Parts: sequence; structure tokens; C-alpha cells
Amino acid sequence: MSAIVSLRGVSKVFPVQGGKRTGQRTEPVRAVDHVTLDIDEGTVVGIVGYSGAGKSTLVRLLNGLERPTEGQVFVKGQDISSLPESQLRKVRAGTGMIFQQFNLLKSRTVFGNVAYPLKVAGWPKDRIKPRVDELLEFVGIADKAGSYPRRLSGGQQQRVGIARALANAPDILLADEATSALDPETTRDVLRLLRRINKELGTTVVVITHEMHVVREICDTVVMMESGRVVEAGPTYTVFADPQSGSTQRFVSTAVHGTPEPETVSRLSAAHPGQLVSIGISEAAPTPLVSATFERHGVGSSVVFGGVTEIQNKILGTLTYELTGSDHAIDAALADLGEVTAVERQTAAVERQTPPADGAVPHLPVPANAGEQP
Ligand SMILES: Nc1ncnc2c1ncn2[C@@H]1O[C@H](COP(=O)(O)OP(=O)(O)OP(=O)(O)O)[C@@H](O)[C@H]1O
Repeated sequence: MSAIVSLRGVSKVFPVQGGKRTGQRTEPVRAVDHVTLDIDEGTVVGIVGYSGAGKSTLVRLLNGLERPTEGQVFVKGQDISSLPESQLRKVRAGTGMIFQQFNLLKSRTVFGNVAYPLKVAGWPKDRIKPRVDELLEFVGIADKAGSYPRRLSGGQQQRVGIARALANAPDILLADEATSALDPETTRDVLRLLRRINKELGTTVVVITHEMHVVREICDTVVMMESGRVVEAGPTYTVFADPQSGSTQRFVSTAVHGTPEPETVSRLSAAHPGQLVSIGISEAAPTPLVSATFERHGVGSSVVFGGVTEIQNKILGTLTYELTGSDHAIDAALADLGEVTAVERQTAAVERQTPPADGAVPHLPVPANAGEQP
């Protein structure tokens, strides 16, 4: 696979703003900080991070809307960092963009919105209509050609935005929080459409988001940003299964559920007298392997809590088991599982008070002050 976009030591520093007028001393903002990154052709890449992490600035560097303060940005092998404005326009034409707020022209119909970039690019009139019809058909809103944006739902408006972004057949589609204003069902439809664009048209899709379920649904790789830097990057499954940085772990926990909260553990232990242990379920430790390990050690197991999901067709999640059997057998089984996955003991074994066989008085710990005279 070859890189369609490469960043080499790219930084973007915004100068001090408003400092003189307000009299406040403000530092320049380093929105993107020494980023080196390759985006492979034909993939769907998620750029993730908290607000202010530098995601939008990074994406604006990819389509030449911002110039780097230092470093180089290569798009299809061409260094665009120092291109004159006239040539940057060509680069932008090869890059479609969709936005959270759709950014449609309110005074034009759906047809007019999608035709607009074709007119700007100088397409002859007789070729514009079939192209727009084809695009509206592709995104599933051919029946809305004559409607104005205000008459459309959010999902339909985003489809218009997508058709418009695809008009000039870009190689790269940048989606800046494109589903953040949509309800969950519409989000799923739009994500499916983005996946189709990637599969059927071969378009490289760069998705900026702070929502990990978006990444889980469609991204092949994830790039995690924090304070302008890339803190983690890799295949989506790897990043979800084994997040390295603290912020990645926090993001992943929003989309992969299954670890019980402390209150849940208390409730579960009241209902289940055996040992409660949470086991990470993954490709390395699928459920049949976990069950077989318990069986091999003669440990009884039943799932009492948890959740698993599928990422890139591979299983991932956490299941909490109630285990029964001797402490020795349980320890041995958990030691085996600990070699391949995360194992977290939620409760210790419930001590059973068994009366002594010989009728002797049970041994009680002697208080520290025993025998002392008041
Ligand atoms: N034109 C600008 N002038 C000055 N500072 C800017 C400019 N654009 C962005 N910044 C600053 O750069 C930093 C990164 O902003 P950016 O919008 O890239 O982050 P983001 O991760 O996309 O955040 P959000 O999710 O809120 O859009 C922020 O501190 C922001 O205030």
C-alpha cells in the first residue's frame, strides 16, 4: 500500500491574537506540533482527539487551506507546503470535504448545490446534469433534486454535502465531524455511505471525530492527537485492543463496554457467592479459549456481566465470570489466562465459615490490647 498523504515534521503555529488590544500577554498557539504521518491510499483513517487537539488544523494542512509553519506535506507525492495559490487550487479540487453543519448554499436547490463545484471547475452545461443525477442517485436522494436544503432532514443535507464533495471525483474525502450533528441511526446510514464511497470508488477517507463508535464502525486505522501531537497511531483493532496512552484508553472505554463499575461489582457479589473475575475477550483470548481454560483446571464458570463488540471483524470486549472451585484451581486457570489477556479479580472468594470438626472453639485473633489492665 502506498501513502497518498505524507506529513514530515509538520508544525502549525498561529501567531498571538488580540494580545495588544486586551493588554494580555498571550503565547502563540502550536496547533500542530511536529507531526510525521502517512495515510495509505484507499483506506479510511480516523483522526481522534479532544477539542483543541489540533485535528481540524491538521486536516486543513492536508488540503492546503493552511500552510505549515515548518515541515512538509506531500499529497500524491507532491510537496504542497510551498505551492503557489494557483496550483493549490488544483490540489483542493482533488480533495472533497464535508462538515458538521453541512455548509450548503441555502438559496440553491439540492441540484444547484451539487452542480456548483462542477460549474466552478468549468464543466460544460450538458455534462453537468447527468453528473449531478448520477451523484444524487449514488447518495440516495435523487427524489430531492428540486428541494431546498431547509426542507431536508440533517441526514439528507449531509448526503447533499457528500454528493457535492464527490462531484469532481476526488481521491481524498475529508470528513470533519460529519456525523456529530446527526442522531445515531442517521449517523449509521451516513457512515455506511462513507464506507461505500471508500469501497466502490476507492476514495481515501479521512474522518475527524471525537466519537470512538464512529472509528469502530468504519476506520481501518486510527491516529490519536493530543496538544497538536500524534500520541498513538495504528490499525483500529490494535488501538482498541491495546491502547497505550492515557487519552487513548479513555477514548476507547467510551466505545468498548463490559468492565463493571464498582457499584455493579457490589451488586454482583451480593448475588453471586463465587469469585468474580473480569477477563478481556479478544482475538488472542476468544470465549472458547477462556471456557476451555476453566474446564481444564476443573473450575466452574458462568458469565454474569459484560459486553463484546466486533471491530474489523474481530471480537473485543470484557466478560465477568463467576468462578467456582478450589482457590488453587482458580489461581492456576487465571495464571494461564493472564499470559494472553487482561485478568482482573473483582472480588476475593467468599470465606465460608465452616464449623471445626472437633468441636474446638474457633481461634479468634487476639486484640492488641488483650490482657492489659484498664
Ligand atoms: N486560525 C487560528 N488562529 C489562532 N488559533 C487557532 C486557529 N485555528 C485553531 N487555533 C487553535 O489551535 C488549537 C487547535 O485547534 P483545532 O481546531 O485544530 O483543534 P480540534 O482538535 O479540531 O478541536 P475541535 O474538535 O474543537 O474543532 C486550538 O487551541 C485552537 O484555539
